[in-house]
Amino acid sequence: MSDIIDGRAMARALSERTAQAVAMLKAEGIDPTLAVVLVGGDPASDIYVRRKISECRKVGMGSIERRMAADCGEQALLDMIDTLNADPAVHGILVQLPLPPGIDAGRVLDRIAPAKDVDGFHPVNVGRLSTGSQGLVPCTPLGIMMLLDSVIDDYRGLNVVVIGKSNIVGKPVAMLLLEREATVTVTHIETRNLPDIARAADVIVAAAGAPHLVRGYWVKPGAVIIDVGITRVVDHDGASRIVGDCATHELDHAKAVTPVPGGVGPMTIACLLSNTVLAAQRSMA
Ligand SMILES: NC(=O)C1=CN([C@@H]2O[C@H](COP(=O)(O)OP(=O)(O)OC[C@H]3O[C@@H](n4cnc5c(N)ncnc54)[C@H](OP(=O)(O)O)[C@@H]3O)[C@@H](O)[C@H]2O)C=CC1
Ligand SMILES: Nc1nc(=O)c2c([nH]1)NC[C@@H]1CN(c3ccc(C(=O)N[C@@H](CCC(=O)O)C(=O)O)cc3)C=[N+]21
Ligand SMILES: [Mg+2]
Repeated sequence: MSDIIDGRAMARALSERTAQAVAMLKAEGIDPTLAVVLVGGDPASDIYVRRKISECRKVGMGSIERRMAADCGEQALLDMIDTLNADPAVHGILVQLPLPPGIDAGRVLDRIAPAKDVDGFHPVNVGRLSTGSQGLVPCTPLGIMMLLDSVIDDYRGLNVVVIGKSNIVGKPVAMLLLEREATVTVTHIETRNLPDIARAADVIVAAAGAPHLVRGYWVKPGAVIIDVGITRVVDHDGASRIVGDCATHELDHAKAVTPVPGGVGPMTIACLLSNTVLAAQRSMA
């Protein structure tokens, strides 16, 4: 049997450290606060935003929720970001993605002050990540590295295959792995012979959003598998649940796997809180 990496327990441990850091900041008169902006009424986004706000409360962190209509227009959203950028009581800003059609996500993310960009999506932070220095790092990749660190001490020379090349998961996690001197292959929809490429991997990070894409025969015995994918499916009995990108029941020969739910997802939110504390700490300096 492969080990199941417990993302919920690791997220809880990280959030306990965050709660201590929040308490220390408060003692110094700083009330670390995250602003979450949701545009439109997408039900999945609504659930995520509510979860983020409730996790802020649990660690004693302040939160501000700003909801805007899907048809609010790009300028109104940019104005809202300017206001949050200028507000000294706000330390982190997150604009929930995806944005409704008609709003240019690139322009919106460019507007967030890099020092408050706790998602790490602003070009300044993307640049800092790719040169290996001191920016804010995207939450999901940061969480993935912590999960991997629980089973791997030395990444040097390991073959890592990242499935998916998005700006929010695939590309930034590849950068973090390169920084540790892994040999990183980033794959996508046009990649040829993906099963063969995957079979050479010591570590697979599956972030395609394709349920059960990674099959048992894709995985070398002893490989470590991080399942980032989240796809909501409805069972024959009408119940809704989420599934990952890996056929986990075929992965008994792996060394360790992350579950869905309870793997990368909880770590993403815990890292969002820790990034907000980091932004608040840096705002003092
Ligand atoms: N647990 C968490 O905290 C988070 C989970 N997610 C989940 O992770 C998944 C990926 O998210 P995100 O990166 O935003 O998604 P995107 O849709 O932006 O990117 C998906 C990537 O996977 C590639 N891809 C899609 N299908 C296949 C396939 N069959 N074979 C090979 N490559 C494929 C795409 O290729 P191409 O570029 O060529 O189209 C693309 O590069 C989603 O399920 C999302 O819900 C996302 C963020 C956080
Ligand atoms: N600006 C922005 N930043 C993001 O980080 C961002 C975003 N937009 N848009 C959507 C994606 C997705 N994402 C998740 C966060 C937590 C879980 C999570 O907590 N998952 C739990 C529960 C899932 C469930 O039960 O629905 C789990 O996997 O166990 C999942 C997915 C952040 N994203
Ligand atoms: Mg894409």
